[in-house]
Amino acid sequence: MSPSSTPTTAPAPSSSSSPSPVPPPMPPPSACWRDGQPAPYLHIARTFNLLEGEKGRIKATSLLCNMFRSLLALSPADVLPAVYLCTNKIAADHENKELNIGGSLVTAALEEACGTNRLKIREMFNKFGDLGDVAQECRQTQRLLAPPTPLLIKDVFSALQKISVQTGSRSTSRKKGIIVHLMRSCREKEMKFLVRTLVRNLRIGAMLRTVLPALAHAVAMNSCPTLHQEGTAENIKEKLQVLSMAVVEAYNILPNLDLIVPSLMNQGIDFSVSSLSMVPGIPIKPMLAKITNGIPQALKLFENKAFTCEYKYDGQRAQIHKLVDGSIRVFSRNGDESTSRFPDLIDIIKESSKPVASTFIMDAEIVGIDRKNGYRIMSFQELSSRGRGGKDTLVTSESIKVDICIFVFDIMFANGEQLLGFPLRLRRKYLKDLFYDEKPGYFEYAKETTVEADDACLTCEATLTKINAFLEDALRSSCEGIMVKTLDVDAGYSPSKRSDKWLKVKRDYVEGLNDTLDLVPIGAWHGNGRKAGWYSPFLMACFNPETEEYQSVCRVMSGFSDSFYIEMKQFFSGDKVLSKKPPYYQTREAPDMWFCPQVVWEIRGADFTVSPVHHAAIGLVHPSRGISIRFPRFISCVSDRSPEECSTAADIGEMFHSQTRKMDITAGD
Ligand SMILES: Nc1ncnc2c1ncn2[C@@H]1O[C@H](COP(=O)(O)OP(=O)(O)OP(=O)(O)O)[C@@H](O)[C@H]1O
Repeated sequence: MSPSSTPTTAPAPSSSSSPSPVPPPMPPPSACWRDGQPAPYLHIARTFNLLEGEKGRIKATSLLCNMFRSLLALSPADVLPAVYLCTNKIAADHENKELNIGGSLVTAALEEACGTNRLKIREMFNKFGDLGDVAQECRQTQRLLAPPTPLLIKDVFSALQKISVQTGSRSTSRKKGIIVHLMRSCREKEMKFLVRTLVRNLRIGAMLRTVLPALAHAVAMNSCPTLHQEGTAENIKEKLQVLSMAVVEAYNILPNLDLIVPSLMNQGIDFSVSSLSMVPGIPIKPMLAKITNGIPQALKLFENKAFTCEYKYDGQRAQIHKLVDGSIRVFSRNGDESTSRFPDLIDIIKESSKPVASTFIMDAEIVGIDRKNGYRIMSFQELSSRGRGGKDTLVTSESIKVDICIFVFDIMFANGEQLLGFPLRLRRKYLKDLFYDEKPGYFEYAKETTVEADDACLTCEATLTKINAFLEDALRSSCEGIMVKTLDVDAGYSPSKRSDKWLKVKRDYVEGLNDTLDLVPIGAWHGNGRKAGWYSPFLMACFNPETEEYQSVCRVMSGFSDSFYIEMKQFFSGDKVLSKKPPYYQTREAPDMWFCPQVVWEIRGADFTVSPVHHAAIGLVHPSRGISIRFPRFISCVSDRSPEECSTAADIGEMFHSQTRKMDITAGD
């Protein structure tokens, strides 16, 4: 692009007359800046503002694509910070970087920057239910003597990074200073999105699954300006889809935007996932399992395919990495580092691995174990009583009260070689080549039994008996059930996918729901009788990542202890209580209080039912009704998931269908 001396906007998309699969979008009324100059934050804020009113993924992708095209053409250095801002991240997940900013700090900054007061902010918050909207209103009604210095994308991003490293005394006031400085420069709708970024709740429906494809489209269009003239609309659409999928797949094995974005920008339309490799030290997105309603359904799905059944241990998922420097690091299911929580794991892994194991990434379950009184696998709750290993709750070899055993079940990377495409039977061989024999109670392979292809059929009595006996053994050994996995055919490791290659069969399918749900309390009623003064029942919701809405699933009023009620009454107070239902809560319920989404609870019910009141999975099973669960009961708090990682609308739709299939199979019996 030739340097321009006049302010410019997004480059005009190609005006090809051939039909385009992604219609060249009209640029948003973009902020002006010069070629080669740093891009203004206004460019992002205007796009966010347009996105806020958009529900459809296609339109959202095209708006974001357009924004990225301008950045790629005029200020390529701002593309990476822009991707971070769009995905509401400040660093790769495994870096565990947090802003640690609460609503009260933002409120204090708002008071200073806009000359308003807490009471007024509180009143507005009750009206709008969103701190970003409140901040925008404050800014809009503020009289400015001089136009503010424009905010730049790179400055906003580096301010966030600066906030994340503030620690120690006076760190709150330093953070406030940075925020006030940013707020004083806000124009148009910048304030709304700046504040939403600070409170980690952007609400524009742009998740990584939308942002990365949008960037891929932008890169393809900018790196190949004649793309719209090449081939038919179908061809072009397919090209863009392949590129989008490659970027998302790359992110699943290497969830680090610092590596993916430059690589995509360099390779353009030729970007391929094979150009990037997994890196020990950067956790990959774990493979997930589908729920089944019992052994017959699993057998039906794996007919004529060799498969393995493994114990399903009830502990904590651990992705264990050995890095090039020989260090061992552990990551949780969400990609958070938990090495400091398990100092004993490091010793166990070091002792169990052979010298030949120079680097690896493997999948395992960490389970609490009582080695003193024989060999007893402990419950997940007992394991949870271990400290969390943060800087305030240091876990040392001396302070460990609950011992652990590592049950390894997969390997994805070994000695520089990526194993994702290898079938499980072969991956297991790699695994056993790197480690010595099991050391019971410390390092074990997940207990398994294999069914070869010839025996894999529903009518084979011996197979059914064998798996039933294995399931019973697993349950007697304090496991939750079994995992059933393909061994040879279609048996690769699919990061982040909940695929048919791994099935979970849990005890609970005989008792009620196949699985528990992880739900978020979004409201409550004032309790009566014995529960007067507490909240009861609570209104529970799932999350729909497509629309970024919480959809109610049920009221829950059993399974809580009195002390829990007291704790929750204190917890849900102040900023956590909203006086008005926010627009992103979908339900016909009208509780006495609305809560900000804060925590996740595990809930079990008897079965699923279609509901006119609750809106979970609305449109997936019934056009205007949602799904609810009958006889819900609180099981436990889920501490390792954020509200947006709770059960999704799609999970609930799938569970409802699974229940229907189960009834079909039973009726068929
Ligand atoms: N042999 C095994 N193979 C795979 N996973 C296992 C195994 N044993 C235990 N697990 C655990 O089971 C989990 C999956 O089942 P479960 O439904 O209990 O977990 P969830 O967190 O509710 O759901 P999910 O992880 O599927 O989203 C895995 O994430 C893993 O932590």
